[in-house]
Amino acid sequence: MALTTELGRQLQLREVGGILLQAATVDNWSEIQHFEAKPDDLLICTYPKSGTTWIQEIVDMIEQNGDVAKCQRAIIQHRHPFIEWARPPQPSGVEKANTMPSPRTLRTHLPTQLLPPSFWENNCKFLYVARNAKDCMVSYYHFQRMNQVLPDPGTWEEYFETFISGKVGWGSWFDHVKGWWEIKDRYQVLFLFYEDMKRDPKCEIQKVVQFMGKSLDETVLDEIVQETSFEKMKENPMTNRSTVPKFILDQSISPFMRKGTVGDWKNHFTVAQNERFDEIYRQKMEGISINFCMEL
Ligand SMILES: Nc1ncnc2c1ncn2[C@@H]1O[C@H](COP(=O)(O)OS(=O)(=O)O)[C@@H](OP(=O)(O)O)[C@H]1O
Repeated sequence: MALTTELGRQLQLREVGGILLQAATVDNWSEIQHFEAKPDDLLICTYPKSGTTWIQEIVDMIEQNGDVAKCQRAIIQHRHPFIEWARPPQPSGVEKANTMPSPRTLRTHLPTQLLPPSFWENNCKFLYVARNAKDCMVSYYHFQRMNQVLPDPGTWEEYFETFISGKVGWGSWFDHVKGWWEIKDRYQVLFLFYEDMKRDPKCEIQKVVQFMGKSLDETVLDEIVQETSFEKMKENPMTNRSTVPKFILDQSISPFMRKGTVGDWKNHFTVAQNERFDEIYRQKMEGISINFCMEL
């Protein structure tokens, strides 16, 4: 899957182990696989469009004890190195992580089978956020419309097929969520749901605080809930991607902080698409005891 624009090869998605990733990531694959994780690393893991930016801001606010000014030190993409990130001549995610003091918080969209082995060997903490597949698909569709370094998604009908077949960056939603769900009891994994974070942010943030081995005052917790709301993060230039040039993210097509809701799929799926999707979901997630809230 290759496209030609001025950004050239970065628009290509290439396969590693059957998973499509950005070509520059694949070029850098050996460095990524040999990444040396440390036992006190915390890795934020998500399928794309599942609430990565949101959980990053939450984790940073916790790390900074609710000090908003400290969280404004850098744009969110630069605070937690993205392990598979590669866009030469910029430093890669691995290079950035290697120069970071411990304890480090890192992030990835990689499925379990592609994760650098040192994360497992060092028994790192994994913070996984899952979002229901239908809203994920909708969010990813609009993201590919505005993201000029990912393939054009085509029409909604076309994208529906692409997403279901897993021929999108970082692969199939089904395999990704299943993969992380299945290993969660064997490693140090906090498995959260975007929908729970929407319904009761304070409760989910408390889980993260505990998982990180911290304790925070009630007032600090309330501050974190407030500062990490969709409305606040949409206005915050350090989280809303407004500093990313238009030739990469064209927010006039669709904003990065788009709606931040549960159930937007109902505004996109036809009845037939919904029935078909539910059937595919049943087949692919058979035997997996995982329940998503699809509407709030
Ligand atoms: N604070 C907060 N509350 C609720 N929802 C939020 C928040 N921050 C980001 N978002 C929504 O998350 C979607 C983007 O997901 P990611 O950050 O994982 O995107 S990415 O994969 O890192 O590009 C995208 O979802 P959609 O609005 O449905 O497109 C964002 O709007």
